[in-house]
Amino acid sequence: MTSRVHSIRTRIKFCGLTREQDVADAVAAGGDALGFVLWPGSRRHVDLDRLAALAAGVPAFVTRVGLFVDQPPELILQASRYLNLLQFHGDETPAFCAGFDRPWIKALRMRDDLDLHAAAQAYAGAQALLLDAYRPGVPGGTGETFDWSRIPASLAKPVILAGGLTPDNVADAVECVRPFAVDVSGGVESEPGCKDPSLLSAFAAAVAEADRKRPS
Ligand SMILES: O=C(O)c1ccccc1N[C@@H]1O[C@H](COP(=O)(O)O)[C@@H](O)[C@H]1O
Repeated sequence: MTSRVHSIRTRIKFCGLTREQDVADAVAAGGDALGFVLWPGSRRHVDLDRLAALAAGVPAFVTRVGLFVDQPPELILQASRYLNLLQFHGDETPAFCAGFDRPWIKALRMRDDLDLHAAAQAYAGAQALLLDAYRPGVPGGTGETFDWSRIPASLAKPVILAGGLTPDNVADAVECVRPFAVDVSGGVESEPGCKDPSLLSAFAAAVAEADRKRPS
């Protein structure tokens, strides 16, 4: 087992962007990665045309991430041309995730019986594991936190912490978990799919402040 990857600063992924202005605001706030939800069940869903338009506004060095939930390979292949990274948020197998000629991350919902070490081994090809709250019947984007102390200090994959993060709780999350990255959707919105520029900036500022305080 390897130690968890640490970095001089905590990366930020802003997820669930649907509007050009939100893309611009998320980049201006300092987002390292922007997420686009291709799953039609989400209130933040974007279709391929919308994805193409939004992706065109993302500058170099900011990662374009596509979020999928147990979707057909054809759709994922079509979307991939606008994406740098695939986020699988359903029950996709490791072999399925690896089938698209793109780097990928696997979202895991923190059910009580989830064995994170076993999952890290099973999804060995993932660039990171994204840990999200578990609510039965809902694949993600619940706006709920989970017990961060369940995340082991040592894991074979970088951790992206998600689930109910906000400008008010993200500093505690960074201090407690020391993840490679944090991921937020609902906590920086005025309504589902509409990001609030002041919340985006407040979130990034809280992460930066937590990074400044943490021991090296
Ligand atoms: O945002 C959604 O609608 C969504 C739908 C299906 C799966 C995942 C979804 N969102 C992702 O869930 C986590 C946590 O979101 P939140 O911050 O608690 O709102 C994050 O990765 C979202 O991108």
